Amino acid sequence: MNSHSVVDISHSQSLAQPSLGGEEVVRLVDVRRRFNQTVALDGISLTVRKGEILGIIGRSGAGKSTLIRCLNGLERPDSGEIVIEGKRIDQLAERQLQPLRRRIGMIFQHFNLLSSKTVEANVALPLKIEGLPRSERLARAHELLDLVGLSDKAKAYPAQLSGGQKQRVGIARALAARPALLLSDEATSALDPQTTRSILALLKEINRKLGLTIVLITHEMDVVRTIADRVAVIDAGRIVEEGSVRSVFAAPQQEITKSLLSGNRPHLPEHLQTRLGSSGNSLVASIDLIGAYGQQQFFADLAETLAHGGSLVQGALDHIQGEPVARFFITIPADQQAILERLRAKLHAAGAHLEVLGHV
Ligand SMILES: Nc1ncnc2c1ncn2[C@@H]1O[C@H](COP(=O)(O)OP(=O)(O)OP(=O)(O)O)[C@@H](O)[C@H]1O
Repeated sequence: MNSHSVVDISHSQSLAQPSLGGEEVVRLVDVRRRFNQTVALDGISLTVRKGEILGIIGRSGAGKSTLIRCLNGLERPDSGEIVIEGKRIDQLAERQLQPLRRRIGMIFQHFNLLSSKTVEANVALPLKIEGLPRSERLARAHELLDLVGLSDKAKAYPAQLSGGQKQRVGIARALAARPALLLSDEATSALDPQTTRSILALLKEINRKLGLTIVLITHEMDVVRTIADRVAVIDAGRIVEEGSVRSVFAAPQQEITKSLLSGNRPHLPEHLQTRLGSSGNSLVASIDLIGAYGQQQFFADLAETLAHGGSLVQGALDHIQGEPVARFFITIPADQQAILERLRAKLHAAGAHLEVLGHV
């Protein structure tokens, strides 16, 4: 959790889940791809609906780039189906792929701008390839530069821009041909945290304004947390966990997800972690909370439990997609286990989770 806060949560409203009933923009069915002995994609099935932002996260070598290359037709799977806007693309010849690629915009970690061309020419390039007249290309380029906040840089060259500005040009260029899908390949990995935030805010704004569907691959959980509606965790070419950002961040199931999230969630302090065992005078427990659970009620129940000689040792309350998500660690004398069980039952009834981690 990054912005730890124990602040006013009483007025927070649950945000509606993104509509899952919209039309499918992307459907992958059991997609497999290997390179000699290396299995890069080991049966990926995935659906992305219109207007959704899906974050695909995984460690280096997990298969993210291969997946994104399959999505834009640069890589052909060995088997499985790739359907974009209802059309299967995995069997198409290069020539047939061309018009479909225009339905997919792409932004990259290193921006991939042409250094010899001005900003407006870079943005207009996909339209030149499409054969649009010059005046129309420039009008569209200026419209897009306005959208990304770079109207004053139309005549500049990429070398005259900051990293964040270059990525804004990259985004404008990716949108030029009015794509149905925007693929983002580590688009903020080369940017500092503040610039990353501004680029993610821009992508979110474009998603809202244009209803654009976005698939982004990243190794940074913070990126997913900031912008995505849904997250898929990829490991060794498989999707090992998938769900709303809120539910995966609040209660990750797989070890790989927990490890990817380790910098974003409070952990048990080292001095307790190292002493944790099966016997000792105190019990150590974690509490995971998502949603309101009458916040005051939770703190009242917690205080009542801790009054029996327990203590709150670590924790934070955060908001993900506007909803409170909290994780706390407590200790309580081992002979007060019945009190702890009472709290566990109350939490359980409220959809929260208490786990006894061991003794110290
Ligand atoms: N063209 C290729 N030839 C041989 N092996 C490949 C090729 N492309 C990918 N691989 C292998 O497939 C696996 C998945 O690679 P991929 O690049 O998709 O992972 P990734 O999650 O994008 O990693 P990173 O975050 O480091 O870019 C890796 O073991 C990689 O070495």
